[in-house]
Amino acid sequence: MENRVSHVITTAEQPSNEARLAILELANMISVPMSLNAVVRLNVPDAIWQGGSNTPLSASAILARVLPDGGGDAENLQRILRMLTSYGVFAEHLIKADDDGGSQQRKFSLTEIGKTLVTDQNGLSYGPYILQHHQDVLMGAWPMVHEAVVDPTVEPFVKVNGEPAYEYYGKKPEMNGLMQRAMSGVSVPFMKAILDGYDGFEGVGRLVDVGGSAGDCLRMILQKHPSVREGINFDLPEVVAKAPTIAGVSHVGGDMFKSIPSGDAIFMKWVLSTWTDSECKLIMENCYKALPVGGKLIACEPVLPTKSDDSRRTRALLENDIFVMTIYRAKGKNRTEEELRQLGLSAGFSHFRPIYIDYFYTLLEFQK
Ligand SMILES: C[S@@+](CC[C@H](N)C(=O)[O-])C[C@H]1O[C@@H](n2cnc3c(N)ncnc32)[C@H](O)[C@@H]1O
Repeated sequence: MENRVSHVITTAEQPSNEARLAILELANMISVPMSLNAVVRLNVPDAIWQGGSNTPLSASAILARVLPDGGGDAENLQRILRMLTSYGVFAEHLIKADDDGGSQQRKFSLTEIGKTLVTDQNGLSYGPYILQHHQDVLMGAWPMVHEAVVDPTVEPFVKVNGEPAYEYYGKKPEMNGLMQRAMSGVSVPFMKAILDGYDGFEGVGRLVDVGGSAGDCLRMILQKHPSVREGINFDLPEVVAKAPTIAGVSHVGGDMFKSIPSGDAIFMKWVLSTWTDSECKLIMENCYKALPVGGKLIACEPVLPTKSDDSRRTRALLENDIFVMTIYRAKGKNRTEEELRQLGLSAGFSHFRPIYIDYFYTLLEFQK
């Protein structure tokens, strides 16, 4: 009897209204990314944008554009648009209807956030990144996040799909293609932002991009800095096989854990966070070997703040950290500045300089 009593959980107070609301919001949070995925799948942002007009449209007018052959349920589309309006993706316009019954029509346009999902003249947007994250094989890993705590030797993606994510993508050309489009969509706006504020490519003749995917970063660096005569886009063989031809860039297939082509400097964006500390050390040692004395490894990574808070930046970085843990490596991670500095030191780099230009990625110079 006494034992049973000791297991009864007592709470000192009733949770406040605010706390009950907050936990219900969190419990229903899956509606947000899945609705975002739905509007990208349905091409809603492009349908509203229509060459830049961004004219507010009703859900039925949007539906007529995304399903030109007819059909579909405008009310359900409106429910999705309303919810995403509350997350700042769409702006809602309540417009008095022409009849004199006092009824209002609800119309939607794109906000600054929504515009990131519009396909640009180069076919890029943040849409493929959203689609890439919500493919069935990735989604299957999410109910297993707790397993990364119980057994961190095997990431949830592997538990569900039997092999690591990059190997899995490598066997599915459509997944590799989506991954490349996702990376291009995220990297091109980032590169535009940093190339104006960073001068570290000056004096570099031959630049190697490790894990360069479709080669967008190199293309943009070469355009901005003509003194960089030669770019080597180094990635897995099945990835570079699909990369487009870029003037001044050679695509080289290989494995960064074995060796990395030599260059005056190495660029490496969004690679370290998907690997464990010992794997990062190996990649960075291979970078070190490929550089001359004084040469720089210029990495770009999401860098965690030391203190947790509820800012959009901290949340974006911490949410991405759990994505890495679930999909790529249970012990791959977004790291703090100090953790990255220590990794560089362990691989032999004597100098380290973090440069904060972008909100999400930090530029990290490691000098040999
Ligand atoms: C998160 S993506 C980043 C792509 C690109 N740097 C960007 O930021 O847009 C990581 C890249 O690392 C590549 N990669 C994974 N394993 C690799 C390996 N063993 N050797 C070389 N590249 C690898 C992937 O194919 C992928 O293109």
